[in-house]
Amino acid sequence: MAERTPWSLGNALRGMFGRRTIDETTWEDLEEALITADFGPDITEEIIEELQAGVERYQVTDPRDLKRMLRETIEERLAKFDPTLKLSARPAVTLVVGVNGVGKTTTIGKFAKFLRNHGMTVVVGAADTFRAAAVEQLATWAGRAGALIVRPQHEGQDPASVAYQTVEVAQRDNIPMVIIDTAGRLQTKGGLMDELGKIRRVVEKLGEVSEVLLVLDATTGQNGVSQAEAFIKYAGVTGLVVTKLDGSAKGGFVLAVQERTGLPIKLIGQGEGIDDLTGFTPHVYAEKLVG
Ligand SMILES: Nc1nc2c(ncn2[C@@H]2O[C@H](COP(=O)(O)OP(=O)(O)OP(=O)(O)O)[C@@H](O)[C@H]2O)c(=O)[nH]1
Repeated sequence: MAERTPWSLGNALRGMFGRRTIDETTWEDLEEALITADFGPDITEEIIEELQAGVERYQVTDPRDLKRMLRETIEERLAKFDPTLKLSARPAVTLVVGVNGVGKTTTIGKFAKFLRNHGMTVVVGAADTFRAAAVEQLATWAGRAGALIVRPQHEGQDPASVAYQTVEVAQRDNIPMVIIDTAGRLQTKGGLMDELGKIRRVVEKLGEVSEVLLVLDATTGQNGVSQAEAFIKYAGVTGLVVTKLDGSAKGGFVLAVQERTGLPIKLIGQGEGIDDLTGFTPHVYAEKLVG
């Protein structure tokens, strides 16, 4: 498992927790480890101050106790957000949005499989209509996941109409889960941002949108969040998916991104395979992060 969690602080903290007692170097090492893991300077400072206060109050000297305290602090902060997917509507419609290349299509394939594993029928809508290759890529993932797909009738068809047709199919055939792929876009393209709003409004003519998931690439870290801020502003995002954690040393990004956006992480992707997507459990994450 160690090689699958490069975002773990385990190695960075090993020397520190191997020492006999807590001293000034302990705090310097901890600060460096947290900054390197992309917690960001503010959260790093807050965590260290909280731990220093705890160490003083309880007269802690054993680094192993400090490790437990670090784990608890991180878990407590992660758990302030509710990671549950709200998919009780029928059909439950999930829109997936994000900048280019973050892993939207791959995530949709994995998410469809995740839902299929729970016994649900799934239809995906190829509302990324600008590139024929994008539709084909989604179709490949849908096939792997055992999901149905609604394709555009012609290249460049209005994405909102593909989304609408997908929900219509789900309603007609009693398919409980709908996932809509949208084209990757840069937030600077105002027209494309408006288009996301349009997709949402058009789908809402048929029923509610249950989730709008913003996909973020962990390897881009907090810079990636700046890129994605317009989605949060315009697309009514309800939750985050963090992908490529397997290729990232930025385990702290997960905490930073929740606090910075005020949005819960609902899914995490840790690989290119169809089963490499899991729900987000603060307790498990904190344990793997701190080791
Ligand atoms: N290692 C790793 N790679 C991933 C993960 N998720 C996606 N990828 C890879 O990231 C690349 C881009 O993924 P896509 O799903 O095509 O991204 P996209 O956001 O749909 O891209 P556009 O449609 O171009 O905007 C692919 O090579 C995926 O295999 C992950 O969790 N881990």
